[in-house]
Amino acid sequence: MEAEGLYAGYGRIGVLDGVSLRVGAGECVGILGHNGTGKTTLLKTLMGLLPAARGSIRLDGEAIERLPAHRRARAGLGYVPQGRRIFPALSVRDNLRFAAAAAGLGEEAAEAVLADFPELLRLLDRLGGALSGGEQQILALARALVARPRLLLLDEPTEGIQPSIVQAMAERIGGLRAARGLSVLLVEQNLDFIRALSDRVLLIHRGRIVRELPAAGMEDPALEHEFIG
Ligand SMILES: Nc1ncnc2c1ncn2[C@@H]1O[C@H](COP(=O)(O)OP(=O)(O)OP(=O)(O)O)[C@@H](O)[C@H]1O
Repeated sequence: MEAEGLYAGYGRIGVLDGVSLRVGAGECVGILGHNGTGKTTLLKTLMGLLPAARGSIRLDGEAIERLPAHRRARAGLGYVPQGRRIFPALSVRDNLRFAAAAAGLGEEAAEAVLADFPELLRLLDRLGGALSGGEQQILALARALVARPRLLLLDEPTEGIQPSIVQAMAERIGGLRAARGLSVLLVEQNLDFIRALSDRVLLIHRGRIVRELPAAGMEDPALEHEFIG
């Protein structure tokens, strides 16, 4: 995916101030930045949940910036929103079925994704709202993968999950990435998590990408102070 000169915001409030970035096939690119600096706005704009006032977005060379979100999903973009947004009053099974139907796929797509998420099998009849934070995150990941995206946009997947399973979550996403040849654009505040998964990291400040670091450059303790929280 290639985005060039994206501007977006809410009403007259500008948030993205000319963001350009590229995620290569199979690559994981991390995005770090303070609260309120535009990370969620960037993912929403890429997904088509917020219109870009200016700029272009290409997926495999195809211009997608004018497509509505469901068409971008069909073109190969998957999205796990901040806070996960699963349906609390629907069972795990129905959350997955809903995702399949929304993608224009049959129930077999919801069944198929379970091969990669065996821990959901025993939870299929449980309501989404009754799951732990970690289980909800797994469900949100599974739901996003029902439509077999090629690029996954992940917004703070470690938020609200127990520290003890953060490492397991990183391994999980890494494993899915390798097994499915997935590309990932990852917004995170957890440095260890972003380090474990990302090939390189973009630093965003006031709606602009201000620096790019190779994952190895993330050891700098000043980063934490400068770009997180
Ligand atoms: N629906 C909205 N209406 C108006 N302003 C908004 C809306 N959503 C976000 N903003 C503002 O846009 C700016 C960027 O928000 P955004 O959610 O993209 O930040 P973020 O970097 O993802 O932060 P966080 O880590 O807190 O989620 C903030 O100043 C925020 O207050």
